[in-house]
Amino acid sequence: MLFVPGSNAAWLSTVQVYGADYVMFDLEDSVSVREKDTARLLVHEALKSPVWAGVPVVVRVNAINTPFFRDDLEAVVSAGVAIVRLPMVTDAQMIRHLDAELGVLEGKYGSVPGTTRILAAVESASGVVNAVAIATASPRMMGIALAAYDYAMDMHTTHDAAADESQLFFARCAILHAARVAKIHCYDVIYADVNDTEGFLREVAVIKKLGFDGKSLVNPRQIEPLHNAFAPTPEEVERAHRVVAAAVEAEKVGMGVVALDGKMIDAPIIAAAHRTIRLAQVSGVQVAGGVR
Ligand SMILES: CC(C)(COP(=O)(O)OP(=O)(O)OC[C@H]1O[C@@H](n2cnc3c(N)ncnc32)[C@H](O)[C@@H]1OP(=O)(O)O)[C@@H](O)C(=O)NCCC(=O)NCCSC(=O)C[C@@](O)(CC(=O)O)C(=O)O
Ligand SMILES: [Mg+2]
Repeated sequence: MLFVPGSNAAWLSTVQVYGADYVMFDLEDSVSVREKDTARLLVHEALKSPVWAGVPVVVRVNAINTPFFRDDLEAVVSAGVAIVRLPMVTDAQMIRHLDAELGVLEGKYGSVPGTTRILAAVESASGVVNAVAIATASPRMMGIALAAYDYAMDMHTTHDAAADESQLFFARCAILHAARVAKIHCYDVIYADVNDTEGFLREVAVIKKLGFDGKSLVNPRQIEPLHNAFAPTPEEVERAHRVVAAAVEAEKVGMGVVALDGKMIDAPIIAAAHRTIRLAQVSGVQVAGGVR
């Protein structure tokens, strides 16, 4: 999910070429107070461009307790935004408030009620502690994201992913559990040093293993390495197909558990193999004999 500063007209008009899964037009911290009105107008116009017809675009509005929130929301809902990312979410009440405001604006602008989705960004101790309540606060919720820089400040520490990421471990686990309870997506923090691909990939390996669905990005150069790292390897796909084939054979003879290459295979391992195959399909992973 690639952040694009809403005040940058050139980037708003070229960002579709980079192949991010989601683009996220930003009205919050990448836009200076002087540029808030211009950015809101630019994002409103960009959302209406035929380039984005049928593509689910995310907009990060300013936080609920700012003087910009109400105008931001009206500008993006009136232009048909698909997903609103709400920053600085500390509790479920904020999500319920956004849900109600969206309902009113959908009515005003003739959108189908309930179709605008919410992505909550947790950037504080309160947000992390209330993550389950936040993630389950509305049927509009499509995801929850962690924001490291504001969170680190709230925790009286600093964030430098390249140096050490242990200070994020609790928050990452908390929002992941909340996302899984709510059955929504979970997005990891940005990696600010866009030239440090090695450090970026180290962090990506950690979040992939924890179970994140993706990551907020700040630069198009981070998209391909992230996609490659999240795609299963051809060897993993090959093995997944063999696991599924072994499971089919086992079922034919009425066995719930079998061995493949000396390793036990049972229901969760078979389910994981199906997931690997689905991921390979969406990632276009090649295996021997072509794309499977
Ligand atoms: C990072 C850098 C300065 C590097 O500049 P560089 O000059 O090195 O970029 P280059 O690599 O040279 O660019 C190569 C080509 O891509 C174009 N291009 C670059 N970036 C593009 C882009 N984003 N969208 C479209 N196009 C882009 C560029 O125009 C060029 O095009 P071309 O000339 O044609 O080749 C730049 O990327 C940038 O400003 N990024 C956006 C930063 C941003 O949005 N921050 C706010 C979100 S974080 C936050 O708020 C904290 C948070 O809240 C987080 C949370 O909530 O999760 C928390 O608390 O933690
Ligand atoms: Mg922030």
